[in-house]
Amino acid sequence: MNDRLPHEKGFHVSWDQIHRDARALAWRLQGVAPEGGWRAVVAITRGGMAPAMIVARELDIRTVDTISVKSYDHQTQSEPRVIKSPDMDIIGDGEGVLIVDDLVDTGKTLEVVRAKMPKAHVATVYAKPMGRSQVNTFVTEVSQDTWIFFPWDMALQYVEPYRGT
Ligand SMILES: O=P(O)(O)OC[C@H]1O[C@H](OP(=O)(O)OP(=O)(O)O)[C@H](O)[C@@H]1O
Ligand SMILES: O=c1[nH]c(=O)c2nc[nH]c2[nH]1
Ligand SMILES: [Mg+2]
Repeated sequence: MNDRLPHEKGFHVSWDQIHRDARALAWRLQGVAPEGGWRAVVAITRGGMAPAMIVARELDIRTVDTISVKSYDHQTQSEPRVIKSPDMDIIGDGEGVLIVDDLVDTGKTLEVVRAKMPKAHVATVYAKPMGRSQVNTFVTEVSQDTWIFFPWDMALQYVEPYRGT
């Protein structure tokens, strides 16, 4: 890992893996759906968009909106700000609505989002311990000192063999 990072470990997720894990999330969400099913999905941009699309596809939810919260500049966190809200005429207080994000870390992003839609069900693919209480359903927990690398932030590249010549 790059030594400017405060995180001890890296958890590198491929497209295949995020697809699999987002499907596992959809499966869990189906199990806790209200009668008649979830009525809408709100993706937290940008990281929540890919998992939200997969969840919406698996659960056949056609109403999909976004909320944009900016809190990180690379790996430095500042106070989260809502830059774009969903259509509140449709979302209301969040009853029957799924909020989807790729991960929860400190939980600060979700705190802001939940305040806008207090009755929504919050789902993330990955969760770190500090933010776990902000999430209703998630798939995989990683330790707080792990940085999760998503496929949209990575590229295939050459690596040196373990044993040099
Ligand atoms: O629980 P927290 O400590 O608030 O952090 C979690 C949030 O941070 C990342 O988004 P980011 O703000 O980096 O924006 P992005 O999704 O556009 O990459 C991630 O996708 C979550 O939304
Ligand atoms: O790509 C990311 N990986 C992480 O582990 C993380 N935590 C907050 N924001 C994050 N973004
Ligand atoms: Mg995000």
